[in-house]
Amino acid sequence: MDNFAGGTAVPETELDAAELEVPARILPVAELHLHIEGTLQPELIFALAERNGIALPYAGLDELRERYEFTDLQSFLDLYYANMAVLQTEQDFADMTRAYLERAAAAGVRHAEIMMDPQAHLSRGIPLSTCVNGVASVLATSQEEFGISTLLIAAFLRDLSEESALEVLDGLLAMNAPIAAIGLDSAEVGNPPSKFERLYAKAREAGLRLTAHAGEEGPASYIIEALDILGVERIDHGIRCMDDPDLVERLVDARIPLTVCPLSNVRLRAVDTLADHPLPAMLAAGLNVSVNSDDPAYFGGYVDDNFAQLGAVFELSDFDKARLAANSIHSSFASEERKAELLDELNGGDVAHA
Ligand SMILES: Nc1ncnc2[nH]cnc12
Ligand SMILES: [Zn+2]
Repeated sequence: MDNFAGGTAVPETELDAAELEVPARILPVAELHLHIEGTLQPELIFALAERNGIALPYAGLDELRERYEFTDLQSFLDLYYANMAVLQTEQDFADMTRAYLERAAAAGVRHAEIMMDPQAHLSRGIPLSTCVNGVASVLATSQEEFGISTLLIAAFLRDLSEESALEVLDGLLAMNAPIAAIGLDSAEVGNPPSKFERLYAKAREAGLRLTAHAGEEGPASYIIEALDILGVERIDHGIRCMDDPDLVERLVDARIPLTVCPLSNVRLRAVDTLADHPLPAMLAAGLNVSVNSDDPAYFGGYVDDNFAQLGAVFELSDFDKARLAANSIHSSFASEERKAELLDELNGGDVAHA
């Protein structure tokens, strides 16, 4: 498969193949939709459980892996929240973050905007300072250590109350937590963006950037609410916009970024198979889409795996791949200077430019 293999010549003979094989080029990308708790690999879950003396309800790795069959978003969230029990200390949060960055660097990620779910830890008795400082301690040196610039997004659980979210945002602001943005995640249907109008107003006043999950399982109208009521700059997922042609036109005209997560959508049954995924149609419509991994430890892959599987099913051109990479960089909350560096790196290679 020629995923990311922009410079690979088509060989005419077996001899040529050996001589002409050009190593596949991994495109530099920004990962904009990534839940750090969704990067907890089964091996790390067991290692942290042992370190913290926590008894897991699985006899071993295989039994845990057998649970990674999801019927919808909620069936995944149940396991995702349960497995967080192993995260107890700053060191645990730091180890999880370090493992993600190491793997992401190999996937071509050069900038990552990392969501974390503080309420999912507070509800287990883990203080804000433990989860925030543990993750942030690794992000502080991510560029030097891994070549990945990073920023942190505090995501709020939409199945909890707005009061709870406001209280946690207050706590984050009071401790001067190094967050650049807020997001909205967890069980979507029945928890529309409009429920969080005051939260987003407060975050905007505090100078934070704004994003929200919308249109993953929920209807296109949730995307409209996120734009009009919350004032978000970016939509996480957003695939259900394809049900509403007027909304598609609006998103195209305004260049609203949609952080799409193809393997996640397949594993959570938002689409039947990867071949049914709307990404090619979204690209063809002119939408500002990027490819992201969401919860890579649970959904069978990191950003490079998402691109590889898309490439296996859809024959994305080098131009499409470069466009997806450029969209991710343009849509990030990175400084203009960092975006320019990343675009230079992208354009320096031999894949067609966006
Ligand atoms: N795909 C997803 N949708 C909503 N909330 C999430 N939390 C972690 N992954 C999520
Ligand atoms: Zn997500």
